[in-house]
Amino acid sequence: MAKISVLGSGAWGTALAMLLSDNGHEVLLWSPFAEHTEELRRTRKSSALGGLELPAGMQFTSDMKKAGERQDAIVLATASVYTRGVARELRPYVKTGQLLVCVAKGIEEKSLLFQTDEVQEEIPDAVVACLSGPSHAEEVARRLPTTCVAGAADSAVAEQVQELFMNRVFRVYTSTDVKGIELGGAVKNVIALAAGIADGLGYGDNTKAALITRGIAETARLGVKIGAHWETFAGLTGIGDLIVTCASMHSRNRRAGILIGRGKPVEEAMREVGQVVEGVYSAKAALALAEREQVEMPIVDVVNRVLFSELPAAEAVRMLMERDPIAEWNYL
Ligand SMILES: NC(=O)c1ccc[n+]([C@@H]2O[C@H](COP(=O)([O-])OP(=O)(O)OC[C@H]3O[C@@H](n4cnc5c(N)ncnc54)[C@H](O)[C@@H]3O)[C@@H](O)[C@H]2O)c1
Ligand SMILES: O=P(O)(O)OC[C@H](O)CO
Repeated sequence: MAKISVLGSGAWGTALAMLLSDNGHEVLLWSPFAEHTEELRRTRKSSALGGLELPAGMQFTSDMKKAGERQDAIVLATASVYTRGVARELRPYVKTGQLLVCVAKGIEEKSLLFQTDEVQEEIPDAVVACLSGPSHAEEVARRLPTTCVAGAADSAVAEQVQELFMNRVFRVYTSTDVKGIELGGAVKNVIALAAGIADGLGYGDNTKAALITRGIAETARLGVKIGAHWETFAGLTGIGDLIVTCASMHSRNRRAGILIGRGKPVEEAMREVGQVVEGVYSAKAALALAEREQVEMPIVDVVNRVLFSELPAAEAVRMLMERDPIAEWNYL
């Protein structure tokens, strides 16, 4: 069995730490906040997961040296805006060839890099993979059947990650299309904001289906342009994750969108949700990436205007509906 540390004791880091513990691994859960580590040690319950009990063997720390040294794998599970900083803090402690698994979903606003690229830039000697898919932490922590994809440029590395995480209720596929996986994971949060906004405006299932389907179309269009495979967007980390995020009330992005659609200012909606709303952080970066690649992303565009330019939500939907008539697919 492996020694694994999970960096980030939010909902996702904790759910994955539980899963890895279930798989018999020796798990160390790191939090940047000493008082949170103390609370986890004392209560052995996760406030990020509604007070769920944590497995007996799980250990806790706020010491990066302990979390970084002598680990077989390290999972980076903080909110995406902290990934680079955490990787930088981790760098002095990891060995050459250290396996790092990125599970946050986001695009860095300044560099337009995905999570694995940011981490590789900070720790060039590490072997960096990702794990993504339709996977609400609340359900993974309750051991409800879930599927994900382990991604790495080297398929042997993806298989190594698959082996660490897979069990009877958590099925893991492998892929070498890391770009496709990470783009799908980041953009689906922006589209889920749009789906939530439509819900908040009182629109129906037709509108939701339109946003999901056209949302994956524009994501795939950008993906293919940056060298990802079209098929990835028809898979778990593409349409799969988009469906679960747009449809589930577990989704923080969808819930924030509902509040915005009902007229709440963005900051207030984020505060009310209380946990990370990644779509707000990835929206500008997704649009900037699309502009750089000269790819049209109408849904991402109007979400940006609603979030940052005070465009009324109903007006955003009108703008999408009144775009020039076009063919559904451009087969060229
Ligand atoms: N919750 C889910 O169901 C789920 C599922 C798959 C992927 N994800 C992704 O995982 C990532 C983390 O999500 P979450 O649900 O755990 O969020 P969360 O809001 O529950 O937790 C926030 C995370 O950020 C970390 N953090 C907060 N302030 C920090 C700081 N100053 N420095 C370093 N780290 C800090 C916390 O330790 C914690 O790990 C996100 O990118 C999210 O999209 C979440
Ligand atoms: O709660 P959300 O909207 O951040 O979504 C969580 C996961 O990414 C779903 O796969």
